Amino acid sequence: MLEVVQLECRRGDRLLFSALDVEVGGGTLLHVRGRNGSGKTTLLRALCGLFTPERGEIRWRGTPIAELGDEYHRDLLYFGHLNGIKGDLTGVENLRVTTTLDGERLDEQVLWAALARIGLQGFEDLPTRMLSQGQKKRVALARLVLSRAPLWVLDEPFTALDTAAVALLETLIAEHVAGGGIVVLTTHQDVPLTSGQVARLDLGS
Ligand SMILES: Nc1ncnc2c1ncn2[C@@H]1O[C@H](COP(=O)(O)OP(=O)(O)OP(=O)(O)O)[C@@H](O)[C@H]1O
Repeated sequence: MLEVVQLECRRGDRLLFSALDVEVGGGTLLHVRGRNGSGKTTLLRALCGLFTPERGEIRWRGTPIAELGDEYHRDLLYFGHLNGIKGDLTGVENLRVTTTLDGERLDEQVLWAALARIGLQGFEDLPTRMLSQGQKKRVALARLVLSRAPLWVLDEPFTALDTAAVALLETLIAEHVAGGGIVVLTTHQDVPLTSGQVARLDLGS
């Protein structure tokens, strides 16, 4: 269970939101909505412990995330605006780095299979700077194929993806939610998010 309790976030002297209460249980997708600048990314960063709110608390399984530290980060997969991939490394090497940082040692063939699942057959061992924007995004999304983290926080994950990749990502999200995981995401795209239980949070309305 992820809980947001009386959260208040500001940027400079601008109040983005206050007294925000949200509870997200296992098997739920929370779609955070709102106009540009309403604070969606700020909220997602706060959920990951990357932004300190003015007031309130975020709890994971009943404990404030500030007290959990690494224990929380092992349970969390954050997919931010930047792909976080290194252009000089191949897709396989990038995936090796991110999974190792997540504390997993996976066989080479598992990494290749993840890249194949995400539609990158034939591009696995090219430096990722040679890939298109959508292909780079797919390399980053291959982490989701391998992730064991119960909580996924995804900021605009559908941007730059073609129709096939959007469908694939929807499937990965649906599988994660069906397995009892939690997904918190933002998207401005008109993507049918029908996996499991879907909750919606509107900011700035
Ligand atoms: N580093 C920063 N310093 C100061 N203000 C910032 C900073 N980052 C964001 N802001 C401001 O905070 C507000 C909320 O930004 P945020 O990125 O959370 O919005 P958003 O809802 O995700 O927007 P979008 O839909 O455009 O991605 C914006 O007005 C933005 O200008």
